[in-house]
Amino acid sequence: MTTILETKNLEMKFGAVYAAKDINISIQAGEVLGVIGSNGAGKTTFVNMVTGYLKPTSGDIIYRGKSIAGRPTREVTKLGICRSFQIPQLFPELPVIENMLIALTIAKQDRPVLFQPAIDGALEDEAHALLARFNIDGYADQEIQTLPQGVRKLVDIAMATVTEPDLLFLDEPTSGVSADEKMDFMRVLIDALQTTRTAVLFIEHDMEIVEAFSPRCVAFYEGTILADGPTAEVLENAKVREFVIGSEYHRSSSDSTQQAGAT
Ligand SMILES: Nc1ncnc2c1ncn2[C@@H]1O[C@H](COP(=O)(O)OP(=O)(O)OP(=O)(O)O)[C@@H](O)[C@H]1O
Repeated sequence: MTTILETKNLEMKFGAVYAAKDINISIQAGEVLGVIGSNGAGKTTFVNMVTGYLKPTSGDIIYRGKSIAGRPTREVTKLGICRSFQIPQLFPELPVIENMLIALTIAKQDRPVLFQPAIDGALEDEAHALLARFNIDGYADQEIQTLPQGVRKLVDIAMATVTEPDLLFLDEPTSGVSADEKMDFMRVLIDALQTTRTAVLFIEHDMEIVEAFSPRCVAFYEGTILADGPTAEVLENAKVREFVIGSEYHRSSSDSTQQAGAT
């Protein structure tokens, strides 16, 4: 296994409040990692520090052997770390393909300049190939504002991968996606990222999604890490059950074991 990112005693203080304290996390190439924690636990602060939106008050962030703590987002993105937000960052009145072309055009410029419509056939092929990877090329000519939320989110995440990142942070990818669509949405998303061996860390409040898609899970509580390990173990951890997910939550795999035992 290759460690691509490692944080060392990472800390973020706002006045007297520790939003993050003693955060030591390592991420392996191609890994899928779920992050859980109640509101205000420090999850977004952690992602903001690694992606250059916040400068840590102390500690270090090592990416592929080099410190990136406090580097600006643009630089961090160029190095191979990207993110997408809870609310898709798209041009709603433009078709999907034009959104992708904008993202690809910007990614290929050293210095971003005002967008000029791309008429480059190779770039269009690249945009279609990316959409196909996320199973959404059929929507290429539709305006973003006409799409179901799950498809919009896939477009947004596909756009976040135009620079071919090694590591992608997703903030609540399934929020706003209907309960019926969530599992299929995540399957498409994770499969697409695995084809390029992109490591993904996703923040998620839906424990069934965490259980189904992330072999490893990190639980945050009050700015610190409460547990980090195989998801099944973390979701059974007494402190995680008390402070993060609630004792009434039953893992679906443990439910099926119980049901199997009862029959
Ligand atoms: N810019 C800021 N200024 C002051 N305090 C902040 C700032 N950003 C975050 N905090 C505080 O830091 C703590 C951690 O917040 P953070 O947003 O990282 O939590 P979170 O786990 O992402 O929560 P949520 O699930 O609600 O997004 C909270 O107490 C929050 O109020």
